[in-house]
Amino acid sequence: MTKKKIGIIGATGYTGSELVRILTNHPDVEISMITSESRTGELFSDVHPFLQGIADQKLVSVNQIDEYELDLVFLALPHGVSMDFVKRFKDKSFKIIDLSGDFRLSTQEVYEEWYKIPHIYPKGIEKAVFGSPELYFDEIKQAHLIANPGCFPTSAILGLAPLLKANLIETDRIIVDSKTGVTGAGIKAKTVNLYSNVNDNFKAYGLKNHRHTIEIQGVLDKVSGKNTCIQFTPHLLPVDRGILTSIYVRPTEKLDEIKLKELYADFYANAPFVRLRKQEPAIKDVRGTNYCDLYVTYDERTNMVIIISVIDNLIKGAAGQAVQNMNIMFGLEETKGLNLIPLNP
Ligand SMILES: NC(=O)C1=CN([C@@H]2O[C@H](COP(=O)(O)OP(=O)(O)OC[C@H]3O[C@@H](n4cnc5c(N)ncnc54)[C@H](OP(=O)(O)O)[C@@H]3O)[C@@H](O)[C@H]2O)C=CC1
Ligand SMILES: CC(=O)N[C@@H](CCC(=O)OP(=O)(O)O)C(=O)O
Repeated sequence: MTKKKIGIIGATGYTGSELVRILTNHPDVEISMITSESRTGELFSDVHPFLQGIADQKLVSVNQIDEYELDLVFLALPHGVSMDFVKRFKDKSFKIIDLSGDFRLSTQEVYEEWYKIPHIYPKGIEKAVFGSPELYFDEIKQAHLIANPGCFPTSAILGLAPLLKANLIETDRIIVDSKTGVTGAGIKAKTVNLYSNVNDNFKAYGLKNHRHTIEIQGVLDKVSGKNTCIQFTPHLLPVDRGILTSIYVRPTEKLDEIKLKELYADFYANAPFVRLRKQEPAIKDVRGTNYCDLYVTYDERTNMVIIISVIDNLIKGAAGQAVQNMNIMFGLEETKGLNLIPLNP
């Protein structure tokens, strides 16, 4: 089989470097082009020295894209920037997986309300498929443009989908409490992410208005066929990678713990990257992998279901899920190149 030719746009960032790290070991693809506007002409491993001798490709400008024959391009760019490129590439034959939030929401209006910037390519919103393989495998298979899910939404949606699909919980008050590592904020320097602000510290942010609230809600509305109302609060942990999301929901009737666990087992029977855990998972249990580990339990005393969901924000929350989507789009085994074992401790 000829290897598929891949382009990575914006590879000096965290998700770009994770894509290169994962795809370098993928048996059915070759990385043909890696772009950087700020470091054009340098080697990829000059920017990411830990990949010296492993990924020494020369970085080119995205303006050179027509010199390459590509089957698929990953956009590892900030939101607001990605949409320019999706528009620019609209007539190209290659498939696109966009890691930003630019095409994840339902309409231009919803995007502009939550992202507070104009959307210059609303046609892309109509065309894009939300790249959650556990929910939209068949649509992803046919897609030309994938909106790769956000990191917090991945952890929350996978935690809640089985209960909402089965119509077993109240939808008007769903509490999603997430904690993330600092790489979630990207590589660009920001004061809030200085060592002295993060180390030995723990803080909430984005209360009431974090843009992932509407992404989670939009997908769960579709899954449940109802209007859900999500109370989402992220927190910044003094760790480099990992997300732990605690979810609290009220069932519409008393639940049986065994049946609850069976519901999740049935829902994820064909999902190779969702592991249903017998005990509460920790972020290191999935570190460096594409797993989403879930623990679900029912508290009879409070009549609440508690779900703990953990992912590596850079992998299942970004680059790994993007590669999973790529595999599905190419008709490859979903797990190709993603047989990663957790790095714990
Ligand atoms: N980090 C995470 O955990 C997750 C990130 N995402 C999303 O994936 C996308 C990439 O994220 P991440 O890799 O963390 O981002 P980074 O900030 O680490 O990297 C983004 C890269 O985009 C390039 N770039 C191009 N144009 C611009 C511009 N105008 N301003 C700034 N950078 C630009 C830069 O590369 P160069 O200068 O070399 O061209 C930069 O290195 C984002 O949309 C992010 O929201 C999604 C899920 C999780
Ligand atoms: C720590 C931190 O700042 N995390 C980021 C995670 C966002 C992200 O990466 O997702 P998108 O692709 O939707 O931008 C945040 O809360 O904005």
